[in-house]
Amino acid sequence: MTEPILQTTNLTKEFGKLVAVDDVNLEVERGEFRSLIGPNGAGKTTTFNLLTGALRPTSGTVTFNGEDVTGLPPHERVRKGLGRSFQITNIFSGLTVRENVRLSAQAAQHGDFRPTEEFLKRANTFEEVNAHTQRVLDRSGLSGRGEEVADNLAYGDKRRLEIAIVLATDPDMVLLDEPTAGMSAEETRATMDLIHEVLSDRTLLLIEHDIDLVMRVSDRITVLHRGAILAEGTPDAVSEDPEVRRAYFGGVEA
Ligand SMILES: Nc1ncnc2c1ncn2[C@@H]1O[C@H](COP(=O)(O)OP(=O)(O)OP(=O)(O)O)[C@@H](O)[C@H]1O
Repeated sequence: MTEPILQTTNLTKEFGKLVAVDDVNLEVERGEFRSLIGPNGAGKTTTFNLLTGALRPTSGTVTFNGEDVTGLPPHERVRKGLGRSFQITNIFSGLTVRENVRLSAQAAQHGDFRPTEEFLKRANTFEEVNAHTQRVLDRSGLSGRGEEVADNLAYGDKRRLEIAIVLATDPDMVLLDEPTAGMSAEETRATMDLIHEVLSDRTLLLIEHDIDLVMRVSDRITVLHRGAILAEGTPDAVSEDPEVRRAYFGGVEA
């Protein structure tokens, strides 16, 4: 078996007496579309935060691309290729689409927005970043929108820009935290299509509470319940698992 791109070992997060994430051993294979689901309070957001580095675990480790990243802050993980979806508030609304994408590319390369001495010494850097920015705009379907101010974009193009900002960090894997929260059925479908269109060659981990949505899009699903993994498998296998049905639907057979 090939080495998983992302692995957690005995990952645990306690908040006082509450064990929000309880000894989770998760392995995500390179290239797969994995979803992490679970009822309210199952520990999805806490797990997401442990993977991005926003939270430190009480115990256990996170390994990415064969490297222990447990102690690394979020921006270091992004630089190592563990991207995460940004909410719309991460768009700089007064800047153009191109400037937003370029800033993201630069931040991922250099860790901050200030040109360092080393950065200035590399004569090709600006050209490289500009070329990379253009590739990302093309790939995201925004090549005709580069000079538009982000705030003036239509809803669908704002979503494209969010994905472009993630893509600009050149991630091997993207963590998506409820990317369709608050959307209508039609917007949800369009956003999932967009994720497939733009990010299909990356490993994806979607954190989601909408079980119908994950059934449609995932290669494999991991079900969390009370902080622990309850079940794991293909959408068909998971949907037929009696324990999942009990946890998810409160014993009501759908
Ligand atoms: N900072 C915190 N301090 C104390 N308890 C917390 C904290 N964050 C989360 N919890 C608790 O940890 C448990 C897991 O919460 P988490 O938000 O990870 O679940 P979730 O699966 O994302 O739920 P939801 O679908 O409702 O967002 C819950 O009981 C929650 O109240």
